[in-house]
Amino acid sequence: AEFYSSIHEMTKVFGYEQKMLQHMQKFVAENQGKLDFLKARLREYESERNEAREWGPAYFDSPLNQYLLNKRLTVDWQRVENLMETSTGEKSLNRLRKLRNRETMPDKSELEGAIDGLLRLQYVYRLKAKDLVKGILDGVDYGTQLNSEHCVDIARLALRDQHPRLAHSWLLEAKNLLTGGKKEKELKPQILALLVQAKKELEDFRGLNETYHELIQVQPASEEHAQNYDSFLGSLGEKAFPNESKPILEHAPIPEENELVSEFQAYSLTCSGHWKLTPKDERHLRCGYMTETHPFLWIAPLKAEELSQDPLLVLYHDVIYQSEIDVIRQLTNNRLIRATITGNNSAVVSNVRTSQFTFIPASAHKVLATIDQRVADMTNMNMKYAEDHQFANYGIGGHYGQHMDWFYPTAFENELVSSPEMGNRIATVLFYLSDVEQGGGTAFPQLRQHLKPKKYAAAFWHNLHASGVGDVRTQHGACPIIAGSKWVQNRWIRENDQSDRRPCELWDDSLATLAQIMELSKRNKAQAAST
Ligand SMILES: O=C(O)CCC(=O)C(=O)O
Ligand SMILES: [Fe+2]
Repeated sequence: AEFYSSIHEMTKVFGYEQKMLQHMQKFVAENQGKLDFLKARLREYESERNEAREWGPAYFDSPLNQYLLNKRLTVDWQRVENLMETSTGEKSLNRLRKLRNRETMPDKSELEGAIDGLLRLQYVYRLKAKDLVKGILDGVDYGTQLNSEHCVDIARLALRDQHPRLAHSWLLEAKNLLTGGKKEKELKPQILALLVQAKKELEDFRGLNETYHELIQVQPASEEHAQNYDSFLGSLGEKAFPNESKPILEHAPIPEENELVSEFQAYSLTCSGHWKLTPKDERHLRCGYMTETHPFLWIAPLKAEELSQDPLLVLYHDVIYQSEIDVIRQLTNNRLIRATITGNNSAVVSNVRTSQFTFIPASAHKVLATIDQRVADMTNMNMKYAEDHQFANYGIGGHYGQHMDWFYPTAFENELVSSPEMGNRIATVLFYLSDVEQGGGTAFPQLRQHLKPKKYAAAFWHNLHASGVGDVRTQHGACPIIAGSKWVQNRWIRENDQSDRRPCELWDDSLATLAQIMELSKRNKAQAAST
Protein backbone atom coordinates (compact mmCIF):
# COMPACT_ATOMS: atom_id res chain seq x y z
CA ALA A 1 0.00 0.00 0.00
CA GLU A 2 1.03 3.53 -0.55
CA PHE A 3 -0.71 6.51 1.00
CA TYR A 4 1.37 9.55 1.61
CA SER A 5 1.77 9.89 -2.13
CA SER A 6 -1.93 10.37 -2.69
CA ILE A 7 -4.61 12.34 -0.85
CA HIS A 8 -7.21 10.10 -2.36
CA GLU A 9 -5.83 7.12 -0.41
CA MET A 10 -5.41 9.13 2.77
CA THR A 11 -9.13 9.89 2.93
CA LYS A 12 -9.90 6.15 2.69
CA VAL A 13 -7.53 5.42 5.55
CA PHE A 14 -9.15 8.19 7.54
CA GLY A 15 -12.41 6.26 7.23
CA TYR A 16 -10.81 3.05 8.53
CA GLU A 17 -9.53 4.94 11.52
CA GLN A 18 -13.08 5.92 12.40
CA LYS A 19 -14.08 2.23 12.44
CA MET A 20 -11.06 1.41 14.58
CA LEU A 21 -12.17 4.03 17.09
CA GLN A 22 -15.62 2.46 17.23
CA HIS A 23 -14.13 -0.95 18.07
CA MET A 24 -11.95 0.65 20.69
CA GLN A 25 -14.97 2.41 22.19
CA LYS A 26 -16.80 -0.91 22.46
CA PHE A 27 -13.78 -2.50 24.06
CA VAL A 28 -13.63 0.29 26.62
CA ALA A 29 -17.38 0.07 27.34
CA GLU A 30 -17.28 -3.70 27.89
CA ASN A 31 -14.26 -3.50 30.14
CA GLN A 32 -15.76 -0.57 31.98
CA GLY A 33 -18.82 -2.74 32.76
CA LYS A 34 -16.63 -5.50 34.09
CA LEU A 35 -14.61 -3.15 36.26
CA ASP A 36 -17.77 -1.50 37.56
CA PHE A 37 -19.08 -4.93 38.62
CA LEU A 38 -15.82 -5.80 40.39
CA LYS A 39 -15.72 -2.45 42.15
CA ALA A 40 -19.27 -2.97 43.44
CA ARG A 41 -18.28 -6.40 44.85
CA LEU A 42 -15.27 -4.87 46.52
CA ARG A 43 -17.42 -2.29 48.27
CA GLU A 44 -19.96 -4.92 49.29
CA TYR A 45 -17.41 -7.29 50.84
CA GLU A 46 -15.65 -4.46 52.63
CA SER A 47 -18.83 -3.31 54.21
CA GLU A 48 -19.75 -6.85 55.35
CA ARG A 49 -16.31 -7.23 56.89
CA ASN A 50 -16.58 -3.89 58.64
CA GLU A 51 -19.80 -5.01 60.22
CA ALA A 52 -18.14 -8.22 61.38
CA ARG A 53 -15.29 -6.26 62.88
CA GLU A 54 -17.67 -4.10 64.86
CA TRP A 55 -19.36 -7.10 66.37
CA GLY A 56 -16.17 -8.90 67.22
CA PRO A 57 -16.12 -12.72 67.53
CA ALA A 58 -19.79 -12.69 68.53
CA TYR A 59 -20.54 -12.02 64.91
CA PHE A 60 -20.08 -15.69 64.09
CA ASP A 61 -22.56 -16.78 66.74
CA SER A 62 -25.13 -16.25 64.11
CA PRO A 63 -25.39 -19.12 61.62
CA LEU A 64 -26.56 -16.56 59.14
CA ASN A 65 -23.23 -14.76 59.30
CA GLN A 66 -21.31 -18.03 59.12
CA TYR A 67 -23.22 -18.76 56.01
CA LEU A 68 -22.40 -15.36 54.51
CA LEU A 69 -18.66 -15.71 55.03
CA ASN A 70 -18.66 -19.22 53.65
CA LYS A 71 -20.61 -18.17 50.66
CA ARG A 72 -18.23 -15.29 49.96
CA LEU A 73 -15.21 -17.53 50.20
CA THR A 74 -16.60 -20.19 47.91
CA VAL A 75 -19.16 -19.38 45.29
CA ASP A 76 -18.71 -15.61 45.24
CA TRP A 77 -14.97 -15.67 44.99
CA GLN A 78 -15.09 -18.22 42.26
CA ARG A 79 -17.35 -15.91 40.30
CA VAL A 80 -15.05 -12.96 40.87
CA GLU A 81 -12.02 -14.92 39.81
CA ASN A 82 -13.74 -16.20 36.74
CA LEU A 83 -14.68 -12.71 35.76
CA MET A 84 -11.17 -11.41 36.37
CA GLU A 85 -9.77 -14.21 34.29
CA THR A 86 -11.94 -14.01 31.20
CA SER A 87 -10.83 -11.45 28.69
CA THR A 88 -13.41 -8.86 27.89
CA GLY A 89 -13.85 -7.11 24.58
CA GLU A 90 -11.90 -9.75 22.71
CA LYS A 91 -14.28 -9.53 19.79
CA SER A 92 -13.72 -5.78 19.50
CA LEU A 93 -10.00 -6.32 19.83
CA ASN A 94 -10.00 -8.87 17.03
CA ARG A 95 -12.03 -6.62 14.78
CA LEU A 96 -9.62 -3.79 15.50
CA ARG A 97 -6.65 -6.04 14.69
CA LYS A 98 -8.24 -7.13 11.46
CA LEU A 99 -8.63 -3.54 10.37
CA ARG A 100 -5.08 -2.67 11.33
CA ASN A 101 -3.71 -5.63 9.42
CA ARG A 102 -5.46 -4.65 6.23
CA GLU A 103 -3.12 -4.51 3.33
CA THR A 104 -4.37 -1.02 2.67
CA MET A 105 -3.27 0.42 6.03
CA PRO A 106 -0.16 2.55 6.36
CA ASP A 107 2.93 0.85 7.73
CA LYS A 108 6.15 2.21 9.14
CA SER A 109 7.55 3.05 5.73
CA GLU A 110 4.51 5.26 5.17
CA LEU A 111 5.32 7.13 8.33
CA GLU A 112 8.83 7.72 7.08
CA GLY A 113 7.42 8.74 3.73
CA ALA A 114 5.20 11.31 5.40
CA ILE A 115 8.11 12.75 7.39
CA ASP A 116 10.26 12.73 4.27
CA GLY A 117 7.56 14.76 2.50
CA LEU A 118 7.36 17.21 5.38
CA LEU A 119 11.13 17.72 5.37
CA ARG A 120 11.06 18.26 1.63
CA LEU A 121 8.44 20.96 2.05
CA GLN A 122 10.51 22.56 4.76
CA TYR A 123 13.67 22.48 2.65
CA VAL A 124 12.18 23.57 -0.67
CA TYR A 125 9.95 26.33 0.65
CA ARG A 126 12.37 27.32 3.41
CA LEU A 127 9.76 26.83 6.12
CA LYS A 128 10.56 27.22 9.80
CA ALA A 129 10.19 24.32 12.23
CA LYS A 130 8.96 26.95 14.71
CA ASP A 131 5.91 27.52 12.47
CA LEU A 132 5.46 23.89 11.50
CA VAL A 133 5.08 22.74 15.11
CA LYS A 134 2.20 25.20 15.41
CA GLY A 135 0.59 23.84 12.26
CA ILE A 136 1.47 26.87 10.16
CA LEU A 137 2.43 25.88 6.62
CA ASP A 138 3.73 28.71 4.48
CA GLY A 139 1.59 31.25 6.31
CA VAL A 140 -1.60 29.16 6.50
CA ASP A 141 -2.68 27.97 9.94
CA TYR A 142 -3.98 24.39 9.90
CA GLY A 143 -4.48 24.30 13.66
CA THR A 144 -2.37 21.16 14.17
CA GLN A 145 0.10 21.06 17.03
CA LEU A 146 3.18 18.89 17.25
CA ASN A 147 4.70 17.83 20.55
CA SER A 148 8.27 17.27 21.62
CA GLU A 149 8.23 13.60 20.70
CA HIS A 150 7.04 14.34 17.16
CA CYS A 151 9.89 16.81 16.76
CA VAL A 152 12.43 14.21 17.89
CA ASP A 153 11.08 11.71 15.33
CA ILE A 154 11.33 14.26 12.54
CA ALA A 155 14.80 15.39 13.62
CA ARG A 156 16.07 11.82 13.67
CA LEU A 157 15.04 11.31 10.06
CA ALA A 158 16.42 14.70 9.02
CA LEU A 159 19.79 13.74 10.47
CA ARG A 160 19.73 10.38 8.77
CA ASP A 161 18.94 12.02 5.44
CA GLN A 162 21.76 14.55 5.70
CA HIS A 163 19.73 17.59 6.63
CA PRO A 164 21.63 18.68 9.77
CA ARG A 165 20.29 22.23 9.59
CA LEU A 166 16.71 21.04 9.57
CA ALA A 167 17.44 18.46 12.26
CA HIS A 168 18.95 21.20 14.39
CA SER A 169 15.85 23.36 14.06
CA TRP A 170 13.54 20.48 15.02
CA LEU A 171 15.68 19.64 18.03
CA LEU A 172 15.49 23.20 19.32
CA GLU A 173 11.70 22.96 19.05
CA ALA A 174 11.73 19.56 20.74
CA LYS A 175 13.65 21.12 23.62
CA ASN A 176 11.30 24.08 23.86
CA LEU A 177 8.27 21.83 23.94
CA LEU A 178 9.46 19.71 26.87
CA THR A 179 6.87 19.82 29.63
CA GLY A 180 8.69 18.26 32.57
CA GLY A 181 7.82 14.99 34.27
CA LYS A 182 8.52 11.48 33.12
CA LYS A 183 8.32 12.29 29.45
CA GLU A 184 11.00 14.98 29.76
CA LYS A 185 13.28 12.59 31.63
CA GLU A 186 13.01 10.19 28.73
CA LEU A 187 13.19 12.69 25.88
CA LYS A 188 15.78 15.19 27.02
CA PRO A 189 18.80 12.89 26.75
CA GLN A 190 17.60 11.78 23.32
CA ILE A 191 17.26 15.38 22.18
CA LEU A 192 20.69 16.35 23.48
CA ALA A 193 22.35 13.28 21.95
CA LEU A 194 20.86 14.11 18.56
CA LEU A 195 21.79 17.75 18.99
CA VAL A 196 25.37 16.64 19.53
CA GLN A 197 25.28 14.87 16.18
CA ALA A 198 23.72 17.82 14.38
CA LYS A 199 26.21 20.31 15.83
CA LYS A 200 29.07 18.04 14.92
CA GLU A 201 27.96 18.00 11.31
CA LEU A 202 27.44 21.73 11.33
CA GLU A 203 30.87 22.21 12.93
CA ASP A 204 29.53 24.29 15.78
CA PHE A 205 32.23 23.22 18.21
CA ARG A 206 31.45 25.67 20.96
CA GLY A 207 27.78 24.73 20.85
CA LEU A 208 28.78 21.07 20.74
CA ASN A 209 30.85 21.47 23.88
CA GLU A 210 27.95 23.10 25.70
CA THR A 211 25.53 20.43 24.56
CA TYR A 212 27.87 17.71 25.81
CA HIS A 213 27.98 19.42 29.21
CA GLU A 214 24.21 19.53 29.31
CA LEU A 215 23.96 15.91 28.28
CA ILE A 216 26.39 14.78 30.96
CA GLN A 217 24.45 16.83 33.49
CA VAL A 218 21.18 15.05 32.74
CA GLN A 219 22.80 11.61 32.59
CA PRO A 220 25.87 11.88 34.82
CA ALA A 221 26.16 8.09 35.17
CA SER A 222 26.52 7.45 31.46
CA GLU A 223 29.98 6.17 30.58
CA GLU A 224 29.13 6.51 26.94
CA HIS A 225 28.59 10.27 27.08
CA ALA A 226 31.82 10.78 29.00
CA GLN A 227 33.75 8.70 26.48
CA ASN A 228 32.21 10.46 23.52
CA TYR A 229 33.01 13.79 25.07
CA ASP A 230 36.63 12.78 25.62
CA SER A 231 37.05 11.63 22.06
CA PHE A 232 35.44 14.85 20.88
CA LEU A 233 37.96 16.88 22.88
CA GLY A 234 40.71 14.69 21.51
CA SER A 235 39.56 15.18 17.95
CA LEU A 236 39.65 18.95 18.37
CA GLY A 237 43.36 18.74 19.12
CA GLU A 238 45.08 22.06 18.93
CA LYS A 239 42.08 23.83 17.49
CA ALA A 240 40.97 26.30 20.12
CA PHE A 241 37.31 26.75 20.86
CA PRO A 242 35.79 29.78 19.31
CA ASN A 243 34.45 32.07 22.02
CA GLU A 244 30.93 32.03 20.76
CA SER A 245 28.67 29.31 19.56
CA LYS A 246 28.15 29.46 15.81
CA PRO A 247 24.77 30.83 14.84
CA ILE A 248 23.04 28.07 12.90
CA LEU A 249 20.73 29.05 10.11
CA GLU A 250 17.79 26.79 9.52
CA HIS A 251 18.30 27.23 5.77
CA ALA A 252 21.49 27.90 3.85
CA PRO A 253 21.53 31.47 2.49
CA ILE A 254 20.15 32.01 -1.01
CA PRO A 255 23.13 31.49 -3.34
CA GLU A 256 24.46 34.38 -5.35
CA GLU A 257 23.59 34.55 -9.03
CA ASN A 258 26.97 33.18 -10.17
CA GLU A 259 27.36 30.63 -7.40
CA LEU A 260 27.45 26.94 -8.30
CA VAL A 261 24.35 25.12 -7.09
CA SER A 262 23.22 21.51 -7.30
CA GLU A 263 20.39 20.60 -9.62
CA PHE A 264 18.13 19.88 -6.67
CA GLN A 265 18.95 23.29 -5.20
CA ALA A 266 18.13 24.94 -8.52
CA TYR A 267 14.81 23.11 -8.64
CA SER A 268 14.07 24.13 -5.03
CA LEU A 269 14.95 27.77 -5.67
CA THR A 270 12.63 27.80 -8.68
CA CYS A 271 9.80 26.18 -6.71
CA SER A 272 10.15 28.72 -3.91
CA GLY A 273 10.16 31.63 -6.37
CA HIS A 274 13.75 32.71 -5.69
CA TRP A 275 14.76 31.93 -9.24
CA LYS A 276 12.64 33.72 -11.79
CA LEU A 277 12.92 35.81 -14.92
CA THR A 278 13.67 39.49 -14.64
CA PRO A 279 11.23 41.89 -16.29
CA LYS A 280 13.95 42.48 -18.89
CA ASP A 281 14.13 38.78 -19.74
CA GLU A 282 10.38 38.64 -20.01
CA ARG A 283 10.02 41.56 -22.36
CA HIS A 284 10.29 39.57 -25.58
CA LEU A 285 7.80 36.88 -24.52
CA ARG A 286 4.39 37.07 -26.14
CA CYS A 287 1.01 36.33 -24.76
CA GLY A 288 -2.46 36.46 -26.16
CA TYR A 289 -4.75 34.63 -28.54
CA MET A 290 -2.89 32.28 -30.82
CA THR A 291 -4.04 31.50 -34.31
CA GLU A 292 -0.81 30.44 -35.93
CA THR A 293 -0.35 26.72 -35.56
CA HIS A 294 -3.48 25.48 -37.22
CA PRO A 295 -6.40 26.87 -39.32
CA PHE A 296 -8.67 25.49 -36.59
CA LEU A 297 -7.37 28.25 -34.38
CA TRP A 298 -8.60 31.00 -36.66
CA ILE A 299 -12.10 29.99 -35.63
CA ALA A 300 -11.39 29.16 -32.00
CA PRO A 301 -8.25 30.98 -30.98
CA LEU A 302 -6.37 29.63 -27.99
CA LYS A 303 -5.32 31.72 -25.07
CA ALA A 304 -1.60 31.10 -24.95
CA GLU A 305 1.31 32.45 -22.95
CA GLU A 306 4.79 32.04 -24.29
CA LEU A 307 7.12 31.26 -21.40
CA SER A 308 10.26 30.50 -23.38
CA GLN A 309 11.12 30.74 -27.05
CA ASP A 310 14.20 28.57 -27.07
CA PRO A 311 13.45 25.91 -26.08
CA LEU A 312 9.79 26.46 -26.77
CA LEU A 313 7.58 26.46 -23.66
CA VAL A 314 3.98 27.61 -23.93
CA LEU A 315 1.08 27.64 -21.49
CA TYR A 316 -2.41 27.23 -22.97
CA HIS A 317 -5.45 28.18 -20.95
CA ASP A 318 -8.84 26.45 -20.95
CA VAL A 319 -7.94 23.54 -23.19
CA ILE A 320 -9.68 20.74 -21.31
CA TYR A 321 -13.24 20.67 -20.00
CA GLN A 322 -14.85 19.68 -16.73
CA SER A 323 -16.94 17.01 -18.49
CA GLU A 324 -13.71 15.48 -19.80
CA ILE A 325 -12.08 15.62 -16.39
CA ASP A 326 -15.14 13.86 -14.93
CA VAL A 327 -14.69 11.03 -17.43
CA ILE A 328 -10.98 10.84 -16.63
CA ARG A 329 -11.68 10.57 -12.90
CA GLN A 330 -14.01 7.66 -13.66
CA LEU A 331 -11.45 5.99 -15.90
CA THR A 332 -8.61 6.29 -13.40
CA ASN A 333 -10.59 5.37 -10.31
CA ASN A 334 -8.88 2.51 -8.42
CA ARG A 335 -6.20 2.23 -11.09
CA LEU A 336 -3.54 4.45 -9.58
CA ILE A 337 -0.29 2.88 -8.45
CA ARG A 338 2.84 4.37 -6.95
CA ALA A 339 4.90 6.12 -9.62
CA THR A 340 8.35 4.83 -10.50
CA ILE A 341 11.41 6.29 -12.16
CA THR A 342 13.73 4.69 -14.66
CA GLY A 343 16.60 3.17 -12.69
CA ASN A 344 19.72 1.45 -13.94
CA ASN A 345 17.99 -1.67 -15.19
CA SER A 346 14.32 -1.24 -14.48
CA ALA A 347 11.56 0.98 -13.16
CA VAL A 348 12.02 1.66 -9.45
CA VAL A 349 10.02 3.30 -6.67
CA SER A 350 11.95 6.26 -5.34
CA ASN A 351 11.34 9.22 -3.14
CA VAL A 352 12.47 11.36 -6.05
CA ARG A 353 8.97 10.84 -7.43
CA THR A 354 6.18 10.56 -4.90
CA SER A 355 2.90 10.39 -6.74
CA GLN A 356 0.53 7.77 -8.04
CA PHE A 357 -0.08 7.22 -11.69
CA THR A 358 -1.66 5.08 -14.36
CA PHE A 359 -1.37 4.77 -18.13
CA ILE A 360 -4.53 4.53 -20.25
CA PRO A 361 -4.48 4.01 -24.03
CA ALA A 362 -6.25 6.60 -26.18
CA SER A 363 -8.51 3.83 -27.47
CA ALA A 364 -10.04 3.34 -24.02
CA HIS A 365 -12.50 6.22 -24.34
CA LYS A 366 -13.51 8.65 -27.05
CA VAL A 367 -12.78 11.57 -24.73
CA LEU A 368 -9.09 10.66 -24.85
CA ALA A 369 -9.15 10.69 -28.64
CA THR A 370 -10.87 14.08 -28.56
CA ILE A 371 -8.19 15.43 -26.28
CA ASP A 372 -5.52 14.14 -28.65
CA GLN A 373 -7.16 15.87 -31.60
CA ARG A 374 -7.07 19.10 -29.60
CA VAL A 375 -3.43 18.54 -28.72
CA ALA A 376 -2.65 18.04 -32.40
CA ASP A 377 -4.43 21.29 -33.27
CA MET A 378 -2.76 23.35 -30.60
CA THR A 379 0.76 21.98 -31.01
CA ASN A 380 0.77 21.12 -34.69
CA MET A 381 2.20 17.75 -33.71
CA ASN A 382 1.35 14.40 -35.20
CA MET A 383 -0.31 12.36 -32.44
CA LYS A 384 0.07 9.06 -34.23
CA TYR A 385 3.22 8.33 -32.30
CA ALA A 386 2.42 9.23 -28.72
CA GLU A 387 2.53 7.18 -25.56
CA ASP A 388 -0.58 6.13 -23.70
CA HIS A 389 -2.20 8.90 -21.66
CA GLN A 390 -0.60 9.17 -18.27
CA PHE A 391 -2.61 10.43 -15.29
CA ALA A 392 -1.02 11.26 -11.96
CA ASN A 393 -2.17 12.34 -8.53
CA TYR A 394 0.09 13.93 -5.94
CA GLY A 395 -0.72 14.22 -2.22
CA ILE A 396 0.73 16.58 0.36
CA GLY A 397 4.52 16.59 0.15
CA GLY A 398 4.19 14.72 -3.16
CA HIS A 399 6.62 15.88 -5.83
CA TYR A 400 8.73 14.83 -8.78
CA GLY A 401 12.32 16.00 -8.54
CA GLN A 402 14.11 17.64 -11.46
CA HIS A 403 14.36 15.45 -14.53
CA MET A 404 14.20 15.49 -18.31
CA ASP A 405 11.30 13.82 -20.07
CA TRP A 406 13.48 12.69 -22.97
CA PHE A 407 15.44 9.46 -22.81
CA TYR A 408 19.21 9.29 -22.69
CA PRO A 409 20.89 7.25 -25.42
CA THR A 410 21.80 4.78 -22.66
CA ALA A 411 18.12 4.23 -21.87
CA PHE A 412 17.63 3.09 -25.46
CA GLU A 413 20.76 0.93 -25.30
CA ASN A 414 19.60 -0.74 -22.11
CA GLU A 415 16.14 -1.33 -23.55
CA LEU A 416 14.44 0.76 -20.88
CA VAL A 417 12.32 2.70 -23.35
CA SER A 418 8.85 1.45 -24.16
CA SER A 419 8.17 1.27 -27.91
CA PRO A 420 11.69 2.48 -28.82
CA GLU A 421 10.79 2.33 -32.50
CA MET A 422 8.64 5.45 -31.97
CA GLY A 423 11.78 7.41 -31.13
CA ASN A 424 12.47 9.83 -28.32
CA ARG A 425 9.96 12.12 -26.59
CA ILE A 426 10.06 15.11 -28.89
CA ALA A 427 7.50 17.12 -26.92
CA THR A 428 5.40 17.05 -23.77
CA VAL A 429 1.89 18.34 -23.14
CA LEU A 430 1.10 18.52 -19.44
CA PHE A 431 -2.56 19.15 -18.59
CA TYR A 432 -3.51 20.48 -15.19
CA LEU A 433 -6.67 18.66 -14.15
CA SER A 434 -6.92 20.45 -10.81
CA ASP A 435 -5.90 23.60 -9.05
CA VAL A 436 -3.59 23.16 -6.08
CA GLU A 437 -4.18 25.17 -2.92
CA GLN A 438 -0.53 25.68 -2.10
CA GLY A 439 2.67 24.59 -3.82
CA GLY A 440 2.75 21.91 -6.50
CA GLY A 441 3.92 24.08 -9.40
CA THR A 442 6.03 22.88 -12.30
CA ALA A 443 9.55 24.32 -12.13
CA PHE A 444 11.93 24.77 -15.08
CA PRO A 445 15.09 25.94 -13.30
CA GLN A 446 17.14 26.63 -16.42
CA LEU A 447 14.34 28.62 -17.98
CA ARG A 448 13.65 30.36 -14.66
CA GLN A 449 9.99 29.47 -15.03
CA HIS A 450 7.55 28.29 -12.41
CA LEU A 451 4.07 27.27 -13.60
CA LYS A 452 1.38 27.36 -10.97
CA PRO A 453 -1.13 24.58 -11.65
CA LYS A 454 -4.24 26.07 -13.15
CA LYS A 455 -7.15 23.77 -13.76
CA TYR A 456 -8.02 23.36 -17.49
CA ALA A 457 -4.60 24.73 -18.59
CA ALA A 458 -1.82 22.79 -20.33
CA ALA A 459 1.91 23.37 -20.69
CA PHE A 460 3.57 22.42 -23.95
CA TRP A 461 7.28 22.22 -24.57
CA HIS A 462 9.83 20.80 -26.98
CA ASN A 463 12.13 18.31 -25.31
CA LEU A 464 14.62 17.84 -28.14
CA HIS A 465 16.79 20.08 -30.20
CA ALA A 466 15.70 20.17 -33.81
CA SER A 467 18.55 17.73 -34.47
CA GLY A 468 16.85 15.17 -32.26
CA VAL A 469 19.36 15.59 -29.47
CA GLY A 470 17.87 15.96 -25.97
CA ASP A 471 17.74 19.52 -24.69
CA VAL A 472 19.09 19.76 -21.13
CA ARG A 473 17.49 23.16 -20.68
CA THR A 474 14.09 21.44 -20.51
CA GLN A 475 14.94 19.99 -17.12
CA HIS A 476 11.91 20.41 -14.88
CA GLY A 477 10.17 18.99 -11.84
CA ALA A 478 6.90 18.99 -9.97
CA CYS A 479 7.29 21.07 -6.81
CA PRO A 480 6.09 19.54 -3.54
CA ILE A 481 2.44 20.06 -2.62
CA ILE A 482 1.97 22.13 0.52
CA ALA A 483 -1.80 21.85 0.65
CA GLY A 484 -4.37 20.23 -1.58
CA SER A 485 -4.15 17.51 -4.18
CA LYS A 486 -2.83 17.73 -7.72
CA TRP A 487 -4.02 15.89 -10.79
CA VAL A 488 -2.13 16.05 -14.07
CA GLN A 489 -2.22 14.34 -17.41
CA ASN A 490 0.88 13.81 -19.54
CA ARG A 491 0.90 13.47 -23.29
CA TRP A 492 4.34 12.38 -24.40
CA ILE A 493 4.73 12.82 -28.11
CA ARG A 494 7.38 10.77 -29.85
CA GLU A 495 9.77 11.76 -32.60
CA ASN A 496 8.47 9.59 -35.43
CA ASP A 497 6.66 11.14 -38.34
CA GLN A 498 7.03 14.71 -37.14
CA SER A 499 9.45 15.85 -39.82
CA ASP A 500 6.86 17.86 -41.70
CA ARG A 501 5.75 19.48 -38.41
CA ARG A 502 9.07 20.48 -37.01
CA PRO A 503 11.77 20.61 -39.69
CA CYS A 504 14.89 18.77 -38.72
CA GLU A 505 17.88 21.08 -38.92
CA LEU A 506 21.23 20.60 -37.34
CA TRP A 507 21.48 23.47 -34.95
CA ASP A 508 24.88 24.81 -34.08
CA ASP A 509 24.51 24.04 -30.42
CA SER A 510 23.61 20.41 -30.88
CA LEU A 511 27.16 19.07 -30.99
CA ALA A 512 28.07 20.80 -27.79
CA THR A 513 24.84 19.56 -26.34
CA LEU A 514 25.60 15.98 -27.24
CA ALA A 515 28.85 16.19 -25.29
CA GLN A 516 26.89 17.63 -22.43
CA ILE A 517 24.42 14.80 -22.62
CA MET A 518 27.05 12.11 -22.52
CA GLU A 519 28.50 13.83 -19.48
CA LEU A 520 25.09 13.96 -17.80
CA SER A 521 24.38 10.40 -18.73
CA LYS A 522 27.59 9.30 -17.05
CA ARG A 523 26.76 11.33 -13.96
CA ASN A 524 23.28 9.86 -13.86
CA LYS A 525 24.69 6.37 -13.99
CA ALA A 526 27.13 7.10 -11.22
CA GLN A 527 24.32 8.58 -9.15
CA ALA A 528 22.05 5.60 -9.72
CA ALA A 529 24.89 3.28 -8.77
CA SER A 530 25.59 5.15 -5.56
CA THR A 531 22.01 5.12 -4.30
O1 LIG B 1 3.38 17.35 -12.37
C1 LIG B 1 4.14 18.18 -12.88
O2 LIG B 1 4.04 19.38 -12.65
C2 LIG B 1 5.24 17.70 -13.76
C3 LIG B 1 5.17 16.23 -14.02
C4 LIG B 1 6.30 15.75 -14.85
O3 LIG B 1 7.23 16.43 -15.11
C5 LIG B 1 6.29 14.37 -15.36
O4 LIG B 1 5.39 13.60 -15.00
O5 LIG B 1 7.17 14.04 -16.16
FE1 LIG C 1 8.41 15.59 -16.65
